[in-house]
Amino acid sequence: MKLYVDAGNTRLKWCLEEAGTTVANGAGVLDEENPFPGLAGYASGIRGIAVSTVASEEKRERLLGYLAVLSKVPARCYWSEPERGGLQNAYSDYDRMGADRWHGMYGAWLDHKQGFVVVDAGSAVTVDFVNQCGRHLGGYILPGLQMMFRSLKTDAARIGFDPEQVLETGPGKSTGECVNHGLAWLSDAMIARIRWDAQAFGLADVLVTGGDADRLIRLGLTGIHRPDLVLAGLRAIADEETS
Ligand SMILES: Nc1ncnc2c1ncn2[C@@H]1O[C@H](COP(=O)(O)OP(=O)(O)OP(=O)(O)O)[C@@H](O)[C@H]1O
Ligand SMILES: CC(C)(CO)[C@@H](O)C(=O)NCCC(=O)O
Ligand SMILES: [K+]
Repeated sequence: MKLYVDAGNTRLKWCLEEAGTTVANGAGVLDEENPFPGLAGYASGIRGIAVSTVASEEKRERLLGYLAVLSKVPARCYWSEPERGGLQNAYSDYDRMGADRWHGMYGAWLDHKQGFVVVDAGSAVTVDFVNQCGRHLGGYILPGLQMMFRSLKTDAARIGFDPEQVLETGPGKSTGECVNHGLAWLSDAMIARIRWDAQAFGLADVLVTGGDADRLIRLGLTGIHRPDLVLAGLRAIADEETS
């Protein structure tokens, strides 16, 4: 079995595969005592470990330390690349791009050769455009929902509210409504821009992933929900490298 890990800034997602079939999968938090609940029982069967991470070096080392205790098999980290299988990175400083973006785009490229937009709504939100030639046209990095709630709470003294995930976008009549509706309104505007840009670039498929994917879809983003997109890209790349 091979273990694939997508470690973001908030949570990590993993899946265990055997001959193209998912044996088990799960999610966890790196700072917790057991970041991989449900995995330990499979440890002795692990024959390879591939990691995609955007967490700090300190967190990456903690992750590798945890995996080293779990299994004797060394973990290999996979990073952003200039090109793979016809997909071309728009960054000239390609190694500055978050591994999750590259792996997400590659996961999408595998079965959307007609071009696509990837929206990854995680701790941060990223939007990336890839055309039918496999050319990454570039993208955007925005603060994620929790990050925006947190910055309003901590950086403004008199904004007191309970963060709520609402779909209402009308003008608020209390601090709570102004903040919660405000962030839904902002996401709504982002969704309209994604639709507009996708059309301008001639891209029909919008693939949505990340912890807040559902929220964006409920707010009206028309797209294909692919919770496993980063893991799918990582899996394909790791398998190509080791076969
Ligand atoms: N069980 C959960 N735990 C934490 N966040 C969650 C959960 N379910 C949904 N979310 C939402 O998911 C977002 C985090 O997304 P995700 O889990 O994709 O993060 P991540 O992969 O760590 O992020 P990134 O890759 O951007 O660092 C948060 O903003 C939060 O609103
Ligand atoms: C933007 C995030 C945080 C999204 O997870 C990640 O992809 C990252 O840390 N990227 C590095 C900067 C870049 O992609 O240009
Ligand atoms: K992510």
